[in-house]
Amino acid sequence: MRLHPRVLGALRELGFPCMTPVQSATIPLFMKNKDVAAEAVTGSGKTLAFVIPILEILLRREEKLKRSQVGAIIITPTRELAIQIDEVLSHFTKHFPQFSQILWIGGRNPGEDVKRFRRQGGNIIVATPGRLEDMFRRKDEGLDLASCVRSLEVLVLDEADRLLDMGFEASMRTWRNFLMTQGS
Ligand SMILES: Nc1ncnc2c1ncn2[C@@H]1O[C@H](COP(=O)(O)OP(=O)(O)OP(=O)(O)O)[C@@H](O)[C@H]1O
Repeated sequence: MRLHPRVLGALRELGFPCMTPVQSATIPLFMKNKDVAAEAVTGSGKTLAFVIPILEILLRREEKLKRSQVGAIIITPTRELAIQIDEVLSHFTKHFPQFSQILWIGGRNPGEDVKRFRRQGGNIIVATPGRLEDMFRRKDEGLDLASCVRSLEVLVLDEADRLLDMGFEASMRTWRNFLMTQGS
């Protein structure tokens, strides 16, 4: 599979010469814009299985994303997981300054999250589900997230079973339907 040279460079920095099984099973499908559902044990490398395709898919877009256009959202059930994913993603996005990335998690001031998005944008959002929903209701504060996600290409539901257990089934259905109407 041909990956962008800077993605390969970031992988080399990590010292990963080959893919783990979950990565080699899912990344090629992801890159063909297929819907992918993966189940694999902890520590099997699921994070890179979606981080790499997100970057590759966004890099292949014909039209460059503007600062406020959201190209990918990763939803994960806990703040700790969101922070970990954000760190892994940063390792790659530091090689792609054209992409802005933002972390939205509970326990922080939502007003600050809105300001940060307005200031620096968020082409790739890593979020916990409650905070993401909250951000959709902040139009009065100058964040029209429903418009920003019209450019969405990739939606990742990390640990989808836990998101369901947490009661986000209706939201997950809404996000999925939204993507289907976008044709992504
Ligand atoms: N191709 C690879 N080669 C070697 N190590 C890798 C590779 N991909 C990921 N890793 C490393 O394996 C470890 C586990 O990866 P990761 O956290 O993505 O697993 P996971 O399946 O998402 O785990 P969890 O279920 O805990 O979220 C990390 O330290 C990661 O850096």
